[in-house]
Amino acid sequence: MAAGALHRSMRTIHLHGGSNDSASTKEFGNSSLKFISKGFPVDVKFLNDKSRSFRHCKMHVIRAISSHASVVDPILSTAHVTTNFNQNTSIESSLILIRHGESMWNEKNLFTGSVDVPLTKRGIEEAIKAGERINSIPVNMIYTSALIRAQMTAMLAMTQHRQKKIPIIMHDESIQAKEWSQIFSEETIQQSIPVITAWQLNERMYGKLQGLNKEETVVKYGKEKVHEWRRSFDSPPPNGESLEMCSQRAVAYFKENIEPQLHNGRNIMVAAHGNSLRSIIMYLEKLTSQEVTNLELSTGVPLLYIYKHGEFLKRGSPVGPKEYGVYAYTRNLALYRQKLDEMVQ
Ligand SMILES: O=C(O)[C@H](O)COP(=O)(O)O
Repeated sequence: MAAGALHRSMRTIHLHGGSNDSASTKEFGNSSLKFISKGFPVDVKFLNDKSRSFRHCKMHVIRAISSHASVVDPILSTAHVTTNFNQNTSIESSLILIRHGESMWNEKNLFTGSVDVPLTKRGIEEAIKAGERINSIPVNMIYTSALIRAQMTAMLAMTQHRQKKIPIIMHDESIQAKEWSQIFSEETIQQSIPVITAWQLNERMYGKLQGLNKEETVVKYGKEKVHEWRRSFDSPPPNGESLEMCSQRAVAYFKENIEPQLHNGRNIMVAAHGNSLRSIIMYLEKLTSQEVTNLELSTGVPLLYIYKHGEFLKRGSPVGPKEYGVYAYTRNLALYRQKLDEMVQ
């Protein structure tokens, strides 16, 4: 199965069920249909829609799943509209958020924003430490920004993970990129974790502050003004993005691409940036624009949320040396960790 299929199969095929085919809802009731396509769950949701006959769509799914690298991308296919299906709400999935480790411009105290700088040695150590802290929490998919400091953090953290799966950055920026990055071994795919990079998760663009020293900027513009640019919700830096503008892309991407995966029971890691994550946390924790001004994220410290019944429950972030004492493991997470323990015995 192609790597592209690795990417695809972690998604969901949605089908239009014809209104004259009541079988669609009767036959499949109120749950989605699951195909296992070469070891990967492919959810198929049936929709009541007059535009397509159910049988036509079902053939489309069977053909798509049974074929090989030329599997039609369900997301690009015409049938991909989600309905308000009454889903199995007992699904619980975990969401790990990590701000990248210290970057070379963090070390020099420069405004970084969308400038693409790598981690420092300390930032690399922070990323590895982050991996140790979350090494017993399941990860099925990883999302990072298009910037190297976030991607390095995700890959370094996963070197410490006990499930020993290999993160693979998905390349679907062109048909050739998809074809040239194909993987032709089932077993290898099983041992892989798709990493999706998205510019929407990039750090807020700091405009004319990018490259300036933060202390010198305070001297020049005053503490109040710089704090307002850095932490307020709706005051943008000169020619830059406010947090609100950043959230309009980061939170929109999260809702459209990441939340459906959590809803389907996939465990997700998001490695991103101080402000793109602040905007996402504002959404997860329903913070007001006043509350979010006090929200600070340290570099390389993972936060854990549990997604259940469409809600996000914060389960802690490590402050002490021992991560077990910090994250509030759910029963499922404790069982998962126990399975990992048994595997090494
Ligand atoms: O972009 C930067 O400079 C940092 O990643 C975040 O900067 P801030 O803490 O000033 O928002």
